[in-house]
Amino acid sequence: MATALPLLRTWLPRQRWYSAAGEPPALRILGEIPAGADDAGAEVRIYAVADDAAPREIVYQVPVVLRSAPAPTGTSVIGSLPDGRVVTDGPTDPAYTTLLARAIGLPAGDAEVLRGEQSNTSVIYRPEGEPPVICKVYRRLEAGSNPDIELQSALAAAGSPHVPAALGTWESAWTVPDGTASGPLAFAQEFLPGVEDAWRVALRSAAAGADFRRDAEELGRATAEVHLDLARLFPVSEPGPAARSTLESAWRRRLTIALDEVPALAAHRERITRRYDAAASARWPALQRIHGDYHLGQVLQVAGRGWVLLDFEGEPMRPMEERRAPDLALRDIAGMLRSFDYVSGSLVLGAPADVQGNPTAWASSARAAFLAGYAGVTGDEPAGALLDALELDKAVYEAIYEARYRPDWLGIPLAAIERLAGV
Ligand SMILES: Nc1ncnc2c1ncn2[C@@H]1O[C@H](COP(=O)(O)OP(=O)(O)O)[C@@H](O)[C@H]1O
Ligand SMILES: O=P(O)(O)O[C@H]1O[C@H](CO)[C@@H](O[C@H]2O[C@H](CO)[C@@H](O)[C@H](O)[C@H]2O)[C@H](O)[C@H]1O
Repeated sequence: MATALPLLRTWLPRQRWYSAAGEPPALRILGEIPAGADDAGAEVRIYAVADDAAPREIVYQVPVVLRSAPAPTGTSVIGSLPDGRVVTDGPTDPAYTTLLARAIGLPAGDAEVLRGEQSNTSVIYRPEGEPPVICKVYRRLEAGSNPDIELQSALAAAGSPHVPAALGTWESAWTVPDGTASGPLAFAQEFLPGVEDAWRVALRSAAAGADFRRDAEELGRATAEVHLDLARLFPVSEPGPAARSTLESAWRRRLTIALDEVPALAAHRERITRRYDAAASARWPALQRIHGDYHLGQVLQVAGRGWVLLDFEGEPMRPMEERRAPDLALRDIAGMLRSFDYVSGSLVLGAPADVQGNPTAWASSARAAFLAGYAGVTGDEPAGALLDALELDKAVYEAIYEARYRPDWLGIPLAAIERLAGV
Protein backbone atom coordinates (compact mmCIF):
# COMPACT_ATOMS: atom_id res chain seq x y z
CA MET A 1 0.00 0.00 0.00
CA ALA A 2 1.46 3.39 -1.02
CA THR A 3 2.11 5.65 1.96
CA ALA A 4 2.42 9.39 1.95
CA LEU A 5 5.82 9.23 3.70
CA PRO A 6 7.91 10.62 0.81
CA LEU A 7 5.55 13.62 0.63
CA LEU A 8 5.52 14.07 4.41
CA ARG A 9 9.31 14.17 4.48
CA THR A 10 9.17 17.50 2.65
CA TRP A 11 5.91 18.87 4.01
CA LEU A 12 5.97 18.02 7.73
CA PRO A 13 9.20 19.84 8.73
CA ARG A 14 7.76 23.03 7.24
CA GLN A 15 4.73 23.00 9.52
CA ARG A 16 4.62 25.39 12.48
CA TRP A 17 3.95 22.47 14.84
CA TYR A 18 7.07 20.57 13.75
CA SER A 19 9.65 20.63 16.57
CA ALA A 20 12.94 21.50 14.93
CA ALA A 21 15.44 18.95 16.18
CA GLY A 22 18.61 20.72 15.08
CA GLU A 23 19.31 17.68 12.87
CA PRO A 24 17.83 16.89 9.46
CA PRO A 25 14.39 15.27 10.07
CA ALA A 26 14.34 11.47 10.04
CA LEU A 27 10.65 10.64 9.69
CA ARG A 28 9.23 7.15 9.98
CA ILE A 29 5.58 6.03 9.91
CA LEU A 30 4.98 3.94 13.04
CA GLY A 31 1.48 2.94 12.04
CA GLU A 32 -1.99 4.14 11.25
CA ILE A 33 -4.74 4.97 13.70
CA PRO A 34 -8.07 3.46 12.60
CA ALA A 35 -10.01 6.38 11.20
CA GLY A 36 -13.43 4.78 10.81
CA ALA A 37 -15.72 5.12 7.83
CA ASP A 38 -14.51 7.25 4.93
CA ASP A 39 -16.46 9.80 2.99
CA ALA A 40 -17.42 8.61 -0.49
CA GLY A 41 -14.41 8.94 -2.78
CA ALA A 42 -11.96 9.92 -0.06
CA GLU A 43 -9.78 7.79 2.17
CA VAL A 44 -8.86 9.21 5.57
CA ARG A 45 -5.59 8.02 7.07
CA ILE A 46 -4.21 9.08 10.43
CA TYR A 47 -0.49 8.41 10.54
CA ALA A 48 1.59 8.18 13.72
CA VAL A 49 4.92 9.57 12.51
CA ALA A 50 8.12 9.40 14.56
CA ASP A 51 11.06 11.73 14.05
CA ASP A 52 14.21 9.80 14.82
CA ALA A 53 16.26 13.02 14.67
CA ALA A 54 14.52 14.39 17.78
CA PRO A 55 16.53 14.20 21.03
CA ARG A 56 13.64 12.38 22.74
CA GLU A 57 10.88 10.42 21.12
CA ILE A 58 8.34 12.58 19.35
CA VAL A 59 5.36 11.02 17.61
CA TYR A 60 3.30 13.32 15.41
CA GLN A 61 -0.35 12.82 14.58
CA VAL A 62 -0.75 13.40 10.84
CA PRO A 63 -4.29 13.01 9.52
CA VAL A 64 -4.40 13.09 5.72
CA VAL A 65 -7.03 12.48 3.06
CA LEU A 66 -6.32 10.60 -0.17
CA ARG A 67 -8.51 11.59 -3.09
CA SER A 68 -8.80 10.34 -6.70
CA ALA A 69 -10.80 13.41 -7.67
CA PRO A 70 -9.51 16.99 -7.23
CA ALA A 71 -9.61 18.22 -3.63
CA PRO A 72 -12.45 20.62 -2.70
CA THR A 73 -11.63 24.34 -2.80
CA GLY A 74 -9.89 25.60 0.31
CA THR A 75 -8.31 22.23 1.07
CA SER A 76 -4.57 22.29 1.58
CA VAL A 77 -2.74 19.87 -0.73
CA ILE A 78 0.40 18.08 0.46
CA GLY A 79 1.20 16.41 -2.90
CA SER A 80 0.34 13.47 -5.13
CA LEU A 81 1.07 9.75 -4.75
CA PRO A 82 2.63 7.75 -7.63
CA ASP A 83 -0.87 6.30 -8.31
CA GLY A 84 -2.12 9.84 -8.99
CA ARG A 85 -4.16 10.27 -5.80
CA VAL A 86 -3.98 13.68 -4.19
CA VAL A 87 -2.99 13.83 -0.51
CA THR A 88 -4.42 16.68 1.58
CA ASP A 89 -3.82 17.98 5.11
CA GLY A 90 -6.73 16.36 7.03
CA PRO A 91 -7.88 19.31 9.18
CA THR A 92 -8.42 21.36 6.00
CA ASP A 93 -10.41 18.58 4.29
CA PRO A 94 -14.14 18.00 4.90
CA ALA A 95 -13.67 14.20 4.72
CA TYR A 96 -11.50 14.33 7.85
CA THR A 97 -13.36 17.10 9.71
CA THR A 98 -16.65 15.20 9.30
CA LEU A 99 -15.05 12.07 10.68
CA LEU A 100 -13.48 14.02 13.56
CA ALA A 101 -16.83 15.54 14.55
CA ARG A 102 -18.43 12.10 14.41
CA ALA A 103 -15.70 10.54 16.57
CA ILE A 104 -16.28 13.14 19.29
CA GLY A 105 -20.06 13.09 18.94
CA LEU A 106 -20.30 16.69 17.73
CA PRO A 107 -22.75 17.95 15.13
CA ALA A 108 -20.65 18.41 11.96
CA GLY A 109 -21.24 21.43 9.74
CA ASP A 110 -19.02 24.00 8.12
CA ALA A 111 -15.49 23.60 9.43
CA GLU A 112 -12.44 25.82 9.03
CA VAL A 113 -8.91 25.62 10.32
CA LEU A 114 -7.88 28.36 12.72
CA ARG A 115 -4.97 30.22 11.16
CA GLY A 116 -2.09 31.45 13.27
CA GLU A 117 0.97 30.34 15.13
CA GLN A 118 -0.09 27.19 16.88
CA SER A 119 1.55 24.18 18.49
CA ASN A 120 -1.49 22.12 17.44
CA THR A 121 -4.15 22.50 14.76
CA SER A 122 -7.63 23.71 15.68
CA VAL A 123 -10.79 23.29 13.62
CA ILE A 124 -13.80 25.54 14.19
CA TYR A 125 -17.21 24.02 13.50
CA ARG A 126 -20.25 26.21 12.94
CA PRO A 127 -23.21 23.79 12.84
CA GLU A 128 -26.43 25.42 11.72
CA GLY A 129 -28.60 26.61 14.60
CA GLU A 130 -26.08 25.46 17.23
CA PRO A 131 -23.26 27.20 19.09
CA PRO A 132 -19.83 27.01 17.46
CA VAL A 133 -17.27 24.51 18.69
CA ILE A 134 -13.46 24.53 18.48
CA CYS A 135 -11.71 21.20 18.25
CA LYS A 136 -7.98 20.99 18.87
CA VAL A 137 -6.21 18.21 16.97
CA TYR A 138 -3.10 17.35 18.99
CA ARG A 139 -0.09 17.24 16.68
CA ARG A 140 2.02 15.36 19.19
CA LEU A 141 0.72 12.02 20.34
CA GLU A 142 1.40 11.61 24.05
CA ALA A 143 0.37 8.51 25.95
CA GLY A 144 -1.82 8.99 29.01
CA SER A 145 -3.73 11.99 30.25
CA ASN A 146 -3.20 15.42 28.75
CA PRO A 147 -3.25 18.32 31.26
CA ASP A 148 -5.05 20.46 28.69
CA ILE A 149 -8.08 18.17 28.86
CA GLU A 150 -7.68 17.15 32.50
CA LEU A 151 -7.39 20.66 33.99
CA GLN A 152 -9.79 22.48 31.73
CA SER A 153 -12.49 19.80 32.08
CA ALA A 154 -12.17 19.81 35.88
CA LEU A 155 -12.33 23.61 36.09
CA ALA A 156 -15.33 23.75 33.75
CA ALA A 157 -17.13 21.00 35.69
CA ALA A 158 -16.48 22.93 38.92
CA GLY A 159 -18.28 25.93 37.39
CA SER A 160 -15.26 28.19 36.80
CA PRO A 161 -16.19 31.04 34.44
CA HIS A 162 -12.51 31.28 33.51
CA VAL A 163 -12.41 28.36 31.03
CA PRO A 164 -14.52 27.39 27.99
CA ALA A 165 -16.90 24.45 28.47
CA ALA A 166 -15.29 21.09 27.64
CA LEU A 167 -17.34 19.20 25.04
CA GLY A 168 -15.59 15.90 24.40
CA THR A 169 -12.43 14.10 23.39
CA TRP A 170 -11.30 11.49 20.88
CA GLU A 171 -9.01 8.91 22.47
CA SER A 172 -7.25 6.15 20.58
CA ALA A 173 -4.29 3.77 20.56
CA TRP A 174 -1.31 3.92 18.20
CA THR A 175 1.73 1.83 17.47
CA VAL A 176 5.02 2.67 19.18
CA PRO A 177 8.33 0.82 18.69
CA ASP A 178 7.73 -1.45 21.71
CA GLY A 179 3.98 -2.04 21.41
CA THR A 180 1.02 0.33 21.58
CA ALA A 181 0.29 3.54 23.43
CA SER A 182 -2.99 5.35 23.92
CA GLY A 183 -4.05 8.89 24.63
CA PRO A 184 -6.06 11.80 23.24
CA LEU A 185 -6.15 12.66 19.54
CA ALA A 186 -8.42 15.70 19.84
CA PHE A 187 -10.30 17.86 22.35
CA ALA A 188 -13.48 19.84 21.63
CA GLN A 189 -14.59 22.87 23.58
CA GLU A 190 -16.97 25.82 23.51
CA PHE A 191 -15.75 28.37 20.93
CA LEU A 192 -15.87 31.98 22.10
CA PRO A 193 -16.45 33.83 18.84
CA GLY A 194 -15.38 37.32 17.96
CA VAL A 195 -12.77 37.62 20.72
CA GLU A 196 -9.16 38.38 19.93
CA ASP A 197 -6.53 36.80 22.14
CA ALA A 198 -5.01 39.26 24.59
CA TRP A 199 -1.61 39.30 22.87
CA ARG A 200 -3.01 41.25 19.92
CA VAL A 201 -5.20 43.43 22.14
CA ALA A 202 -2.23 44.22 24.39
CA LEU A 203 0.01 45.05 21.43
CA ARG A 204 -2.52 47.59 20.21
CA SER A 205 -3.00 48.99 23.67
CA ALA A 206 0.75 49.44 24.23
CA ALA A 207 1.29 50.90 20.75
CA ALA A 208 -1.48 53.43 21.35
CA GLY A 209 -0.15 54.30 24.81
CA ALA A 210 -3.52 53.23 26.27
CA ASP A 211 -4.12 52.34 29.91
CA PHE A 212 -4.17 48.55 30.38
CA ARG A 213 -3.96 48.59 34.18
CA ARG A 214 -7.57 47.69 34.92
CA ASP A 215 -7.48 44.76 32.43
CA ALA A 216 -4.16 43.54 33.82
CA GLU A 217 -5.48 43.75 37.37
CA GLU A 218 -8.57 41.72 36.43
CA LEU A 219 -6.31 39.23 34.71
CA GLY A 220 -4.31 38.94 37.93
CA ARG A 221 -7.53 38.26 39.85
CA ALA A 222 -8.73 35.64 37.35
CA THR A 223 -5.31 33.95 37.47
CA ALA A 224 -5.43 33.75 41.27
CA GLU A 225 -8.99 32.38 41.18
CA VAL A 226 -7.95 29.65 38.74
CA HIS A 227 -4.96 28.80 40.93
CA LEU A 228 -7.18 28.53 44.01
CA ASP A 229 -9.61 26.30 42.09
CA LEU A 230 -6.79 24.07 40.84
CA ALA A 231 -5.45 23.76 44.39
CA ARG A 232 -8.93 22.65 45.52
CA LEU A 233 -9.55 20.25 42.63
CA PHE A 234 -6.17 18.49 42.44
CA PRO A 235 -3.68 17.25 45.04
CA VAL A 236 -1.38 19.83 46.58
CA SER A 237 1.99 18.75 47.98
CA GLU A 238 4.68 20.17 50.22
CA PRO A 239 7.87 20.95 48.29
CA GLY A 240 10.04 18.19 49.75
CA PRO A 241 13.72 17.78 48.82
CA ALA A 242 12.97 15.39 45.93
CA ALA A 243 10.36 17.66 44.32
CA ARG A 244 12.56 20.75 44.78
CA SER A 245 15.52 19.00 43.29
CA THR A 246 13.46 17.90 40.25
CA LEU A 247 12.27 21.45 39.61
CA GLU A 248 15.66 23.06 40.19
CA SER A 249 17.40 20.54 37.92
CA ALA A 250 14.89 21.38 35.21
CA TRP A 251 16.04 25.07 35.31
CA ARG A 252 19.68 24.00 35.08
CA ARG A 253 19.02 21.41 32.35
CA ARG A 254 17.21 24.03 30.30
CA LEU A 255 20.08 26.47 30.77
CA THR A 256 22.51 23.85 29.47
CA ILE A 257 20.41 23.36 26.32
CA ALA A 258 20.10 27.12 25.89
CA LEU A 259 23.85 27.66 26.24
CA ASP A 260 24.36 25.08 23.53
CA GLU A 261 21.84 26.61 21.11
CA VAL A 262 22.24 30.31 21.92
CA PRO A 263 25.95 31.19 22.20
CA ALA A 264 25.16 34.79 23.28
CA LEU A 265 23.96 33.42 26.62
CA ALA A 266 27.42 32.31 27.69
CA ALA A 267 28.21 35.79 29.04
CA HIS A 268 25.33 35.50 31.55
CA ARG A 269 25.84 31.92 32.66
CA GLU A 270 27.33 32.60 36.09
CA ARG A 271 24.87 35.31 37.03
CA ILE A 272 21.92 33.13 36.00
CA THR A 273 23.26 30.24 38.05
CA ARG A 274 23.62 32.54 41.06
CA ARG A 275 19.95 33.51 40.73
CA TYR A 276 19.00 29.83 40.61
CA ASP A 277 21.10 29.15 43.71
CA ALA A 278 19.35 31.98 45.58
CA ALA A 279 15.95 30.57 44.62
CA ALA A 280 16.99 27.08 45.65
CA SER A 281 17.62 28.24 49.20
CA ALA A 282 14.48 30.41 49.44
CA ARG A 283 11.26 29.33 51.17
CA TRP A 284 8.99 27.52 48.72
CA PRO A 285 5.18 27.49 48.80
CA ALA A 286 3.16 24.29 48.33
CA LEU A 287 3.16 22.73 44.86
CA GLN A 288 -0.03 22.42 42.85
CA ARG A 289 -1.31 21.96 39.30
CA ILE A 290 -0.89 25.09 37.20
CA HIS A 291 -1.49 26.35 33.66
CA GLY A 292 2.14 25.78 32.75
CA ASP A 293 2.60 27.97 29.64
CA TYR A 294 0.85 31.13 30.65
CA HIS A 295 1.10 34.12 28.34
CA LEU A 296 -1.12 36.70 26.67
CA GLY A 297 -1.81 34.41 23.69
CA GLN A 298 -3.53 32.00 26.08
CA VAL A 299 -6.16 34.36 27.50
CA LEU A 300 -9.29 35.97 26.08
CA GLN A 301 -11.20 38.83 27.61
CA VAL A 302 -14.83 38.00 26.96
CA ALA A 303 -17.51 40.67 27.32
CA GLY A 304 -19.82 39.92 30.24
CA ARG A 305 -17.67 37.00 31.42
CA GLY A 306 -14.20 38.37 32.07
CA TRP A 307 -10.89 36.61 31.47
CA VAL A 308 -10.95 33.10 30.05
CA LEU A 309 -7.83 30.91 30.10
CA LEU A 310 -6.97 28.50 27.26
CA ASP A 311 -4.48 25.77 26.54
CA PHE A 312 -3.52 24.08 29.81
CA GLU A 313 -1.15 21.75 27.95
CA GLY A 314 2.00 23.33 29.45
CA GLU A 315 5.13 24.27 27.54
CA PRO A 316 5.29 22.17 24.37
CA MET A 317 9.07 21.77 24.68
CA ARG A 318 8.85 20.32 28.22
CA PRO A 319 8.52 16.56 28.82
CA MET A 320 4.90 15.53 29.46
CA GLU A 321 5.62 13.86 32.81
CA GLU A 322 6.95 17.21 34.15
CA ARG A 323 3.89 19.03 32.82
CA ARG A 324 1.58 16.65 34.70
CA ALA A 325 3.34 17.08 38.04
CA PRO A 326 2.40 19.64 40.73
CA ASP A 327 4.46 22.78 40.22
CA LEU A 328 4.90 26.32 41.51
CA ALA A 329 1.92 28.59 40.83
CA LEU A 330 4.56 31.33 40.62
CA ARG A 331 5.62 29.78 37.27
CA ASP A 332 2.36 31.04 35.70
CA ILE A 333 2.83 34.47 37.23
CA ALA A 334 6.36 34.60 35.83
CA GLY A 335 4.99 33.53 32.41
CA MET A 336 2.50 36.40 32.27
CA LEU A 337 5.08 38.92 33.49
CA ARG A 338 7.35 37.81 30.65
CA SER A 339 4.47 38.28 28.25
CA PHE A 340 4.00 41.94 29.26
CA ASP A 341 7.70 42.38 28.59
CA TYR A 342 7.28 40.68 25.19
CA VAL A 343 4.65 43.26 24.25
CA SER A 344 7.06 46.11 24.79
CA GLY A 345 10.01 44.09 23.46
CA SER A 346 8.29 43.32 20.18
CA LEU A 347 7.15 46.93 19.72
CA VAL A 348 10.62 48.28 20.43
CA LEU A 349 12.17 45.67 18.13
CA GLY A 350 9.74 46.35 15.29
CA ALA A 351 9.95 50.09 15.94
CA PRO A 352 6.65 50.70 14.11
CA ALA A 353 6.13 54.33 13.24
CA ASP A 354 2.67 54.24 14.83
CA VAL A 355 3.86 53.50 18.39
CA GLN A 356 2.52 56.48 20.28
CA GLY A 357 3.04 55.46 23.85
CA ASN A 358 6.03 54.28 25.83
CA PRO A 359 5.93 50.46 25.57
CA THR A 360 8.38 49.99 28.44
CA ALA A 361 6.26 52.08 30.79
CA TRP A 362 3.16 50.21 29.55
CA ALA A 363 4.77 46.87 30.45
CA SER A 364 5.81 47.96 33.94
CA SER A 365 2.38 49.33 34.79
CA ALA A 366 0.69 46.16 33.42
CA ARG A 367 3.07 44.11 35.54
CA ALA A 368 2.33 46.06 38.73
CA ALA A 369 -1.43 45.93 38.14
CA PHE A 370 -1.38 42.18 37.41
CA LEU A 371 0.53 41.47 40.63
CA ALA A 372 -1.82 43.73 42.61
CA GLY A 373 -4.87 41.92 41.17
CA TYR A 374 -3.38 38.55 42.11
CA ALA A 375 -2.60 39.76 45.63
CA GLY A 376 -6.15 41.10 45.93
CA VAL A 377 -7.41 37.49 45.85
CA THR A 378 -4.66 35.59 47.66
CA GLY A 379 -3.58 38.30 50.11
CA ASP A 380 0.09 37.97 49.09
CA GLU A 381 1.90 40.03 46.46
CA PRO A 382 4.09 37.57 44.52
CA ALA A 383 7.78 38.60 44.79
CA GLY A 384 11.19 37.29 45.79
CA ALA A 385 14.08 35.12 44.66
CA LEU A 386 11.84 32.27 43.50
CA LEU A 387 9.77 34.47 41.23
CA ASP A 388 12.98 36.07 39.89
CA ALA A 389 14.40 32.64 39.06
CA LEU A 390 11.19 31.54 37.35
CA GLU A 391 11.15 34.67 35.20
CA LEU A 392 14.72 33.95 34.23
CA ASP A 393 13.91 30.30 33.54
CA LYS A 394 11.03 31.36 31.29
CA ALA A 395 13.26 33.81 29.44
CA VAL A 396 15.84 31.04 28.97
CA TYR A 397 13.05 28.82 27.57
CA GLU A 398 12.04 31.67 25.27
CA ALA A 399 15.63 32.06 24.06
CA ILE A 400 15.59 28.40 22.95
CA TYR A 401 12.11 28.81 21.48
CA GLU A 402 13.02 31.94 19.50
CA ALA A 403 16.34 30.52 18.32
CA ARG A 404 14.46 27.54 16.90
CA TYR A 405 11.31 29.15 15.55
CA ARG A 406 11.63 32.96 15.32
CA PRO A 407 15.31 33.97 15.31
CA ASP A 408 14.37 37.59 14.58
CA TRP A 409 12.82 37.76 18.05
CA LEU A 410 15.72 36.27 19.97
CA GLY A 411 16.69 39.77 21.15
CA ILE A 412 13.54 39.98 23.30
CA PRO A 413 14.40 37.19 25.76
CA LEU A 414 18.11 38.01 25.55
CA ALA A 415 17.50 41.59 26.71
CA ALA A 416 15.32 40.25 29.51
CA ILE A 417 17.96 37.75 30.60
CA GLU A 418 20.57 40.49 30.73
CA ARG A 419 18.27 42.55 32.95
CA LEU A 420 16.94 39.72 35.12
CA ALA A 421 20.31 38.09 35.71
CA GLY A 422 21.47 41.40 37.26
CA VAL A 423 25.08 42.18 38.04
N1 LIG B 1 -12.41 28.17 23.10
C1 LIG B 1 -11.88 29.10 22.28
N2 LIG B 1 -12.62 30.13 21.86
C2 LIG B 1 -12.08 31.08 21.04
N3 LIG B 1 -10.82 31.05 20.57
C3 LIG B 1 -10.05 30.03 20.95
C4 LIG B 1 -10.52 29.01 21.81
N4 LIG B 1 -9.54 28.11 22.00
C5 LIG B 1 -8.48 28.57 21.29
N5 LIG B 1 -8.78 29.73 20.67
C6 LIG B 1 -7.88 30.53 19.81
O1 LIG B 1 -6.91 29.64 19.28
C7 LIG B 1 -5.59 30.04 19.66
C8 LIG B 1 -4.74 28.81 19.90
O2 LIG B 1 -5.33 27.99 20.88
P1 LIG B 1 -4.46 27.08 21.85
O3 LIG B 1 -5.36 26.28 22.70
O4 LIG B 1 -3.46 27.96 22.55
O5 LIG B 1 -3.72 26.12 20.80
P2 LIG B 1 -2.24 25.54 20.71
O6 LIG B 1 -2.15 24.45 21.73
O7 LIG B 1 -2.17 25.03 19.32
O8 LIG B 1 -1.26 26.67 20.96
C9 LIG B 1 -5.80 30.91 20.92
O9 LIG B 1 -4.75 31.84 21.05
C10 LIG B 1 -7.13 31.58 20.61
O10 LIG B 1 -6.92 32.70 19.79
O1 LIG C 1 1.04 29.11 22.65
P1 LIG C 1 1.99 27.97 22.69
O2 LIG C 1 1.60 26.90 23.66
O3 LIG C 1 2.32 27.40 21.35
O4 LIG C 1 3.35 28.61 23.33
C1 LIG C 1 4.59 28.67 22.65
O5 LIG C 1 4.56 29.70 21.68
C2 LIG C 1 4.42 31.06 22.20
C3 LIG C 1 4.47 32.02 21.00
O6 LIG C 1 3.41 31.83 20.17
C4 LIG C 1 5.56 31.38 23.17
O7 LIG C 1 5.31 32.64 23.77
C5 LIG C 1 6.30 33.66 23.64
O8 LIG C 1 5.87 34.60 22.65
C6 LIG C 1 4.62 35.27 22.98
C7 LIG C 1 4.37 36.25 21.86
O9 LIG C 1 4.19 35.58 20.63
C8 LIG C 1 4.74 36.00 24.31
O10 LIG C 1 3.48 36.58 24.65
C9 LIG C 1 5.14 35.01 25.41
O11 LIG C 1 5.33 35.70 26.62
C10 LIG C 1 6.44 34.33 25.01
O12 LIG C 1 6.78 33.35 25.99
C11 LIG C 1 5.54 30.34 24.29
O13 LIG C 1 6.65 30.61 25.16
C12 LIG C 1 5.70 28.94 23.66
O14 LIG C 1 5.64 27.94 24.67
